[in-house]
Amino acid sequence: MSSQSFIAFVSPADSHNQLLIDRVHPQDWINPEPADCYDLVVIGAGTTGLVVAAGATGLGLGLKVALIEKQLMGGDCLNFGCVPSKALIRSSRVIGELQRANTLGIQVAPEAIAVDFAAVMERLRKVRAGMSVHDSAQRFQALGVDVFLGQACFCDRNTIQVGEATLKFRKAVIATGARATYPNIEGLEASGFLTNETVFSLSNCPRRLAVIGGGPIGCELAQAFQRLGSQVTLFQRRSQLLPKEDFEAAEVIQNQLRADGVQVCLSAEITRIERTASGKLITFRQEGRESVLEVDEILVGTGRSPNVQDLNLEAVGVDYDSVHGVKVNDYLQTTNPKIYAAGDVCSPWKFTHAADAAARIVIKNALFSPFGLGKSKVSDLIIPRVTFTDPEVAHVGLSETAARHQGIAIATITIPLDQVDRTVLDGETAGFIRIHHQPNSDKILGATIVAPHAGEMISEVTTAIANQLGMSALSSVIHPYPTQAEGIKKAADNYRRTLLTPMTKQLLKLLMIFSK
Ligand SMILES: Cc1cc2nc3c(=O)[nH]c(=O)nc-3n(C[C@H](O)[C@H](O)[C@H](O)COP(=O)(O)OP(=O)(O)OC[C@H]3O[C@@H](n4cnc5c(N)ncnc54)[C@H](O)[C@@H]3O)c2cc1C
Ligand SMILES: NC(=O)c1ccc[n+]([C@@H]2O[C@H](COP(=O)([O-])OP(=O)(O)OC[C@H]3O[C@@H](n4cnc5c(N)ncnc54)[C@H](O)[C@@H]3O)[C@@H](O)[C@H]2O)c1
Repeated sequence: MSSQSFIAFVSPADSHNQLLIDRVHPQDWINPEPADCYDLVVIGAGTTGLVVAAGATGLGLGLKVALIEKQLMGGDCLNFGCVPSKALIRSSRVIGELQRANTLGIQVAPEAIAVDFAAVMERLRKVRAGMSVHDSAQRFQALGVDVFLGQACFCDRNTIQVGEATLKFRKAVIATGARATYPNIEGLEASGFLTNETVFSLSNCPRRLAVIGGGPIGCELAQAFQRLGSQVTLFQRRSQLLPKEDFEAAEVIQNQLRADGVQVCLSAEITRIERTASGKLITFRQEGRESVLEVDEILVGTGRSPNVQDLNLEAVGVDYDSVHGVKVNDYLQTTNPKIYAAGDVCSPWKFTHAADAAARIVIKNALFSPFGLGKSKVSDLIIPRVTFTDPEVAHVGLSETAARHQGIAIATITIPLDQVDRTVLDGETAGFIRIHHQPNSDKILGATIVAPHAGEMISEVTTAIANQLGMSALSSVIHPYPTQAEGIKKAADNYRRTLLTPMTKQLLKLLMIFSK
């Protein structure tokens, strides 16, 4: 693809996108002369590839490392994922605040709220371009990484082809990520639709937007676009939004989306889409009834497909399938022990922080585990997740459903946010803090938090789980008053109260008597 078409890919061709391209796919980039043999060749310069390459060269051990990127360095997170979506969500949160300002005694007439959508998107592009310096080709070159721009493909067990260059490797890492998958709906392709790769290039807010898919992408962007001015209809095939989350957590989000004005269609099956003179006509079935809805744009967020095609993986004995991606063991080794894979191309946890953690495992296992000694395992990772709706939904560890499926007994403590002083003061009581622990033990097994900044709060529970700190330890930590995180302490205090048996009460009474 020419540099010109990359500009088109992250349109509009303004100074922000030009800066982005100058950093993550410079037009005048000349690939280096390949080294005789690389210690490590990394395919894909998204979060995974960048962390592996920077980590391996950053140690200053003189390792020869090559990084290959066919499109934009920074991958999904910088260009089409976390960064642009969270920049957009920031603007939409302001609208949310303004819309409920009257509950706080501040009168804001709805007609006084004016969204300058073009300015919102320009801010997104500016912020993204600014952050791109960290992922730039120039930065990685300066770190000592040989950066090759072009599509990589394995030739044989020791060589990778990129453009005219043939790179010899001792070890290789597949970090090619994933792309939007879209459902097989009659007329969808012909009618045209947006995905995460195109939606952040919009300059005009679609007046009527259909979002297909009620996962993290669908829920985050449905709420953001509704608040920024679209009339959004969210189609979810399942009976619950965010089906990987606790049912009550999803219910809070569903209620909030409806309060925002999103038409939430659950258990909906879209059967046909047609282009009309005035838009796109969606025919769908819900509860046995067929309905039609006309919209201006359709955004698809129905999951991801791993990028395993065109890599010639057969030639190097790397097993894969098109749904789960590259097959890896617990050490992130593929079926060819000299080739590793990490990130969205092989992981069920498709998050930037999971990609980062996996990349660190690859560096250790591929380069610093002689004879397989001291290797790290993916199964040891404790991976939290956050969906950045308003309120946010954060989770770590076991959920009730997972515990049931695995036959693990759990005890659960839930603190509704209307019992937390700070959320009461802030008028933000939709949500809860829920911690699962081992019955008759203070060992924490998992937690779900639904709160305005649940993403900031979940790390306390993650730290506790990762360091085998139990509910008693959380209860003994002093939390500043009034903060939302105090709800975590409240849950832990509730646990400690369950320890007050008639016997311990008797004991306390005795202590009281002798303390007089
Ligand atoms: C809309 C959206 C919002 C998201 N929000 C969040 C969030 O808030 N928090 C979070 O943790 N995660 C979020 N994610 C997920 C996160 O973006 C991904 O988990 C992360 O980017 C995965 O990194 P990766 O390096 O494995 O893959 P990618 O980022 O996909 O990078 C892979 C790279 O490999 C390149 N490549 C592919 N094939 C080849 C080839 N043959 N040769 C050379 N290069 C190749 C691609 O061009 C790409 O640049 C979001 C994702 C989306 C889509
Ligand atoms: N905040 C974050 O960390 C964040 C944000 C966005 C994306 N992501 C990552 O990206 C991944 C992909 O997100 P996603 O939301 O596309 O995928 P997803 O697989 O999590 O959710 C897709 C949803 O679409 C629904 N669906 C599928 N086909 C449908 C159809 N024909 N009609 C209606 N609904 C349909 C499914 O029931 C499912 O709930 C996530 O799993 C996550 O790992 C993370």
